[in-house]
Amino acid sequence: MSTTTTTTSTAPAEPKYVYFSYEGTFSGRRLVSPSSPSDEQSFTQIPIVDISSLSSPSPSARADVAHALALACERVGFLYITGHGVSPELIEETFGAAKEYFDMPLERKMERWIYGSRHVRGYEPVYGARVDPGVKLGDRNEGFLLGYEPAFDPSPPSLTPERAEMIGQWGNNFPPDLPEFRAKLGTYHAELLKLSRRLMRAFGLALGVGEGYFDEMGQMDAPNTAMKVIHYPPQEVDSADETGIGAHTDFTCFTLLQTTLPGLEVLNAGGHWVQAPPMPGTFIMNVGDFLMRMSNGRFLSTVHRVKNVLGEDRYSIPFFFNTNLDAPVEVLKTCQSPENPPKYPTELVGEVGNSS
Ligand SMILES: O=C(O)CCC(=O)C(=O)O
Ligand SMILES: [Fe+2]
Repeated sequence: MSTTTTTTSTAPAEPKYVYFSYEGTFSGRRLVSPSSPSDEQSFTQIPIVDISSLSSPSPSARADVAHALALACERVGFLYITGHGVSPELIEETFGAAKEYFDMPLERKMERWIYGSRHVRGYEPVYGARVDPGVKLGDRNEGFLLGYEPAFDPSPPSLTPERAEMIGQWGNNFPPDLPEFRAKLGTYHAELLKLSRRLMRAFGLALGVGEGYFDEMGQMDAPNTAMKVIHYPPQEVDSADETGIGAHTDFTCFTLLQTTLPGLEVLNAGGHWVQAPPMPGTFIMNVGDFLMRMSNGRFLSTVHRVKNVLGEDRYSIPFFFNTNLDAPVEVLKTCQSPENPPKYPTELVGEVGNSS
């Protein structure tokens, strides 16, 4: 297990985005708080963590990986992981299926429009979202969003009829005449789910509740995952009116990302955007709001955005891991004390964001 760092460059500071603080609301814009430590106090590089020893029979080898993950999550909130075991062919094939899908005429894709589906699954056209309300035209990307279904789980849960119904209500919105597209995305989902459960066990270790915690508490047998394939057509100019995806944090425990081109930028606490280009053989991983809350703010859910100004089409596949819909997002007992009381309320995964 080794930890190294990549060489990246930073753009000039943009004070407008100095720091987004988490205010416990999902739909509202994150507040900007006037905090501008120097880059040295924050980060200028994205760390790399080799996670291959997570499958080692040696508890101390697994604990070493958990420790390296925790350091990266505390200091940066973003990291590259190597030794993940997902085959490059599978990633290539999934990008192939995504490109074929996006090449279809707009009317065909709009038949499965995301806002025509009860649970916001399916196709979202270019400018269909404006993640950062400060960007006039919105996000210059089109995407297809899917979520958990037991068929995409390598260890499908045995569900009570009530839970089966709860999960079943969140149906996917695949075009019925493209079975290959569904099958390929499902295969990728299954593989990423296996990896995510392994990572969640490492986070249990890192946060002091133990590797078996989330399994034993029954919090990730039918997890509320989401996965998206995204196409970013090139931006004509580096305009303030549009962006690839506006500045945001992820509404997840963590996200595992593949991309075909640079363009992802990560905000440090000094107000500088640090580049996170793709690195062969790795996943880009980032902490989301849920793991930040569970760790009582010890892990950073770092603001990021995408600008595709290289003149080429960019594709990405984020896999968003969350625990079960009915699992609590709660500050873990090991992450609180009388001196460090919980900073966040306890809510169920399925409730967070619905109450605000
Ligand atoms: O496409 C990317 O590089 C990042 C996408 C992203 O941040 C998201 O979908 O939440
Ligand atoms: Fe994101």
